[in-house]
Formats: sequence, C-alpha cells, structure tokens
Amino acid sequence: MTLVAGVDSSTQSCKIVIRDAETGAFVRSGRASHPDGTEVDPAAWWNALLAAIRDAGGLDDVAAISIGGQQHGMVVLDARGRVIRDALLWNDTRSAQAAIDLLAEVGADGPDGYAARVGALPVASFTATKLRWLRDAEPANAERVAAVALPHDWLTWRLLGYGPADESPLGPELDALATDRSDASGTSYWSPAAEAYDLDLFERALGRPGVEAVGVAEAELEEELTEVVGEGGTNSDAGDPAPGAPVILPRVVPTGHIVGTTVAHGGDGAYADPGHPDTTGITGSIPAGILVGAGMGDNAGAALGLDARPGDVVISIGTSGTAFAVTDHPVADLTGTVAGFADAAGGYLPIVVTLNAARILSSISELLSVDYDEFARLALAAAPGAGGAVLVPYFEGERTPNLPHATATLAGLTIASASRENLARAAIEGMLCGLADGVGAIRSLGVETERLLLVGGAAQNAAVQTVAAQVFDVPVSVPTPGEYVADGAARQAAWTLTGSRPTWPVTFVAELAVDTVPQISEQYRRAQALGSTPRA
Ligand SMILES: Nc1ncnc2c1ncn2[C@@H]1O[C@H](COP(=O)(O)OP(=O)(O)O)[C@@H](O)[C@H]1O
Ligand SMILES: O=C(CO)[C@@H](O)[C@H](O)COP(=O)(O)O
Repeated sequence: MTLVAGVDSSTQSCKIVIRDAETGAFVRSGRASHPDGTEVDPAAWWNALLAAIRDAGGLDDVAAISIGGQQHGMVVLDARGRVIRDALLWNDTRSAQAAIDLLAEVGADGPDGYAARVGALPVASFTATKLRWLRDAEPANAERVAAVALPHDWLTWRLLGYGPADESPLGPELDALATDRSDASGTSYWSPAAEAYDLDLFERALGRPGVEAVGVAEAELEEELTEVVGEGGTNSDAGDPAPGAPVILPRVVPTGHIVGTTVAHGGDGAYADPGHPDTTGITGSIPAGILVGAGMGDNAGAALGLDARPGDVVISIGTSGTAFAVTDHPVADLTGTVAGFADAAGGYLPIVVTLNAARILSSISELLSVDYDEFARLALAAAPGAGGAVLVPYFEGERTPNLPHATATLAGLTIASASRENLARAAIEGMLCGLADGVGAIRSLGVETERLLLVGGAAQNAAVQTVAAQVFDVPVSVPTPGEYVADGAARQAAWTLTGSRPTWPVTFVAELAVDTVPQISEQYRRAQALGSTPRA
C-alpha cells in the first residue's frame, strides 16, 4: 500500500491525514494547535507541523505530501531567509485603510480596474493590502524584504529543507519558493485570468518591484549543497537585498507538479527552535525523499477534498466562514463581494468569505455556559426565527460585507424572545444568513448552485445542519465529518505521485431536503439594515 499525506495548516490548528494513494482509505491522522491572534510567528506553524507529524506517527512510510493552508497570510523574509516580523493573517484588519488607498489608486471598474485585473477588489484580508500597510507603518521592515510568501508556501519551503542557514540543511535559497494558483489568487496581485503575477499591483502595494522565483533544479541544488558543505560556509553572510533588488515571489506551479523532495529534518533529538524556547521538547522528524506537491489555499483544498464539481456550492464553517463554487471559467465581481480565486484542479473558485463563523457559536455557547451538544439542544428547542431575536454576528468586524470596524448586533429582543434557546438559535441563524447572502452573490454572477456541501468544524453540529436546511434554498448534503482541506492536500499528493487526479469516493452522513423558513432571512435583513456600532 502506497501512502500519501495531506496537511491543513489553518488558523487555529495544523491537521495531517495519511491515506492510501490508490483508494483514499484513511490510515491515520494527527493534529497540533496554533497560537491565537491575527499575527503569528510562522515558527509556530512549523513547530505545530512537526508536532502533528509526530502525533500522526511520523512519515517514514509516506511517499508524497502536500500542504494546504490558511490563505493570504503575509510572510516576509530577508535575504538570509529569516522571517522579518510576525505574519499578518487573513483575519487581521489593520490594513483596511491600505485596502481603500490601493483601490483608490487603481480604481475598481473598467478593464484596468482591480477586479478585472485579479478577480477581486482588495480588502484587509488580502496579502497586497498587508504589504501596503507594511510599507507605510514599518518602512524599515519593508526595505529588508527579499521575498514574500504565503503560509503554505513557507511551510513547503521549510519541508524541502530550506530556511535560515542556522535552521535548515539547504539554507536560504529564496528562488526555491513555490506556490499554486489557488493560493496565489488570494494575494490580490496574481491574475487567474492571465495566469500570472500582476507585478504592477505588487509594486504599488510594497513600493518595490517583484519578480517570480525561477526554481532550483535538483542537479543545481546538489552542486550548491556540496559547495556550501565543502566550504563549511553558508549563505548566512548574505546581507539585506541590494537597493532596488526585486522581491522574490513564489513560483506558481500547477497541481500535480513535484516541487521537490523532503530533506531529512530533526531526528531522534527533541526539536527546539532556537528562537522559541517554548518549543523545547517538541520532537519530530521528517525523512528524506518524500515527494512534495505544490500545496494550495485551504478552500481550494476543501473543494479538491470533496471532489466538488460545477453545480456544487461548499459552505465551510471554520474559523472563517466560506461559501464557494467550482467553475471552468474565471469570475470577477466588481462589487467586491465575491473573490474570483483559482481552484487547485486547473479551474476556478468564486468565493465569499466571512470573518465570523464557528467562533460565533463558541462565543455564544461560552456566554450560555454550555458545551456544543447542549448548545445544539437549546437551539433546536427554539422555533425557527428564534421568536424574532436576531444576531448580526460582526464580532470581529466583517469582511463580507466589508465592514472591518463593525461590531455584532442583537436585535428583536422582547421579554418573550429573550431566552437561552432563542439566543442559541439566533447565533446559528445569523451565521448562516451571512453565508446564504454569499451563495446569492455567487449565483448572481451566473454560477450554477444546485447542491450545497456543508463542512468545517461547526458543520458537525446537529442544530447547524437543521437550520441550514431552513436558511438555504438548495438541498444540503453533509459529508462525513473530516478534515477536507487536509484530504484535498492528500489528493494532490497522490496526483503528484501518479500524475492523475485521484477518484477517491466521498461519503455523506446526512442529506437534508429544502425546508426554507423565509422569516429567518427577512428578519435578518431588517436587523442588518439597522447598522452596527463601530468598534471603539
Ligand atoms: N459541534 C460543534 N459545534 C459548533 N462548533 C464546533 C463544533 N465542533 C467544532 N466546532 C468549532 O469548529 C472550529 C474548528 O473548525 P475547523 O474547520 O477545524 O476550523 P479551521 O480550519 O479554521 O481551523 C472551532 O472554532 C470549533 O470551536
Ligand atoms: O481568508 C480565507 C479565504 O479567503 C480563509 O478561508 C482563510 O483561508 C482561513 O481559513 P480557516 O482557517 O478558517 O480554514
């Protein structure tokens, strides 16, 4: 049996699944948590990956691996391959003004408008706006930038043995950075229609020119390694980039492409990242010779993991809430509601993303001092519409609609409606109404939406499933709970190994017929119209 591994390095945790390359049969898995917050030191992702690999029993019997990851995170590297500052994540909203500035400079409409060029309008989540924030708020750091990577790109690069000279076998070869279409399309400076970086938009963001990495051929790599080891030196004497030197952007490679093979890491000793004493004791090793795939953004990974096809809409309720479809043509939405990303199978992934999703439910369940099972029981004990109580859940601001400074609003409370049951149900209804608006926006662009696949951590909640049938107007299928982003990465790893897309089956635990209750969306829209109190 040939085994492949898929990783999902998402906002809250790192998950790895190991499957049979031919049948997709599950073999084993592991996970490790990530730190909270909207800016994180990428070393925490690397340590979590090592810990998750250890938790899964290691990779000694694995032939290929791919990494799916949270999108948009800004990982900036200096010429020594060192991370310059903590990565700003997709859910960090400090670059909201930078997004407004970039859009004002480029314009939204017309053939040269932002949406036409890269399939989406810039919002705080996207990498380009974070680079513009870096240029304006941390100019000294911006000047040190030799390369910009996304979370999955940087982890893949480390898996291939690259990194700072004192932390990696192969040193800081920035030209070995690679990414895939789906994650590149979330930067807001790569065009799915042109299949190329829009280097003008990159330079407008960071204020310095960019260039796509050329890749490092294996043979060239062997020669370089001998030189470095022979001389006993390392690249560590590489200084900051020469003034005006172009910033390296990861090479964009298609799914199925081998970006390299792993180099032995770690070993019997404990892994202790020298810069992070809290990692002492993390043991984890990676054997040499595992084929490494291009990886992908997490939503494209979920689409591949679910084997989603045109006509399917995936609703993923994780840290982020996402509604996305699969199309065979690029999509551009001038309103900015839908982002016209690329998928991980050669097609496209029109997507709507909300900042608030599963953590709406964890916040309200904590408020009610109940676990998820009791939370579900309370919500199901309330009638659809929660007695008129409505939660517009913009707890962390909101990305779609683009309200980065908004706060949540609880409306429609009366003596009769103010109950634990109604609050639990209002939380679920508000979360799903926001995602239903996303499905409507995708549908308004002419995208088919015939079947809805409900996944993500919160999709396992029985009340979420029931309310989904009352909110969405298409049948809801609930795939067997699993890690579909990691499964998509595992499918890509098998694709990389065999050269063709796997035909692994997908199983389902529930099929919910349409049971729409119009009152839910009608009262939600009225509460939305009240607006929200800007965050202090
Ligand atoms: N039964 C449940 N009911 C509601 N929320 C849940 C349930 N199980 C897990 N979650 C939530 O799902 C989230 C994790 O989902 P996941 O898709 O793994 O997120 P991410 O990929 O963003 O890390 C957490 O916020 C967790 O609290
Ligand atoms: O911003 C997006 C997609 O545009 C999010 O989907 C992030 O990619 C994080 O995803 P999760 O951690 O919630 O899986």
